[in-house]
Amino acid sequence: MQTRSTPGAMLKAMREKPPLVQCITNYVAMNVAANVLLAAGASPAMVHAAEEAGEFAGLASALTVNIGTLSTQWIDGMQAAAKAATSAGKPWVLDPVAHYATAFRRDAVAALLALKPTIIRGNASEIIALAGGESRGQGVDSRDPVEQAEGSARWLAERQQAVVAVTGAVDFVTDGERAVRITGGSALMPQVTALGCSLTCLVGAFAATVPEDLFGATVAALATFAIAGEEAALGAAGPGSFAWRFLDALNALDAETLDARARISAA
Ligand SMILES: Nc1ncnc2c1ncn2[C@@H]1O[C@H](COP(=O)(O)OP(=O)(O)O)[C@@H](O)[C@H]1O
Ligand SMILES: Cc1ncsc1CCOP(=O)(O)O
Ligand SMILES: [Mg+2]
Repeated sequence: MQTRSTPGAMLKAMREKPPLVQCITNYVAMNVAANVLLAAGASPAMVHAAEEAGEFAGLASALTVNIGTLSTQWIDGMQAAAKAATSAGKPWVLDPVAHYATAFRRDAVAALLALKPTIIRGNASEIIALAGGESRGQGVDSRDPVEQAEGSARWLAERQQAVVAVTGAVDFVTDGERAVRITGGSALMPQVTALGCSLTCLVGAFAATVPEDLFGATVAALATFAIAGEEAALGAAGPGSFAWRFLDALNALDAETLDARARISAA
């Protein structure tokens, strides 16, 4: 992996100076994602109102924008925050939840892409459709394997000049030149709602910590989820106990364990 620092070193740096991350996320994910960021060692703030989202982006070290439960007022807030983050040179992450489902979502995502997200994180169905491909997605859950989204992700990364992360059983990250696959996690993860949305917020937290290495930051966030997910699955009886075990595992994960266990390979 060609990054300046290891995932563990980035996790340690994040905990030493918890970054303020503005998360514009959906109603389903707000509480889950805030707890995920706190457990990992970052400081979340769910601030989306059009009246203040742009101003708040000036205070935060990174922004994440998720269209999961969209409404017109929220779009204004998303755009104001994205413009403020871009003009301040701060990283911002787009999560295009089910953007293929309706014209309202498609238009919102097109406008957000024009505001140049520095990182895009989605599941395979979302990334395939974002690149104009034939996706089998309908709702918020993926119906396509990550392998089939790799070409779409490379194309999108080049076109948007952004880091693109596709998540699923094996994650894939590319900046258009470099590409890696990350293995780990658990089949219970897609059984718990909003873990993908929470991961998007965690990508924002790592990006805030190492804004000079957005590729490495994205890989580190995904590797953190992969190892915490594996650990949580060990004692989980199902999605319910997995959810709380995942928060505990995330909180207990240390830099050395992350670096020793992360499985990241060039793609
Ligand atoms: N079958 C699986 N096995 C292991 N990890 C998975 C699996 N499916 C999803 N994950 C993990 O779950 C997290 C959320 O990804 P995903 O389910 O793709 O997002 P979304 O919720 O946006 O669809 C990621 O960390 C991903 O690696
Ligand atoms: C169920 C649902 N409906 C609208 S947003 C949302 C949450 C989606 O979360 P994730 O993409 O992390 O599975
Ligand atoms: Mg999602």
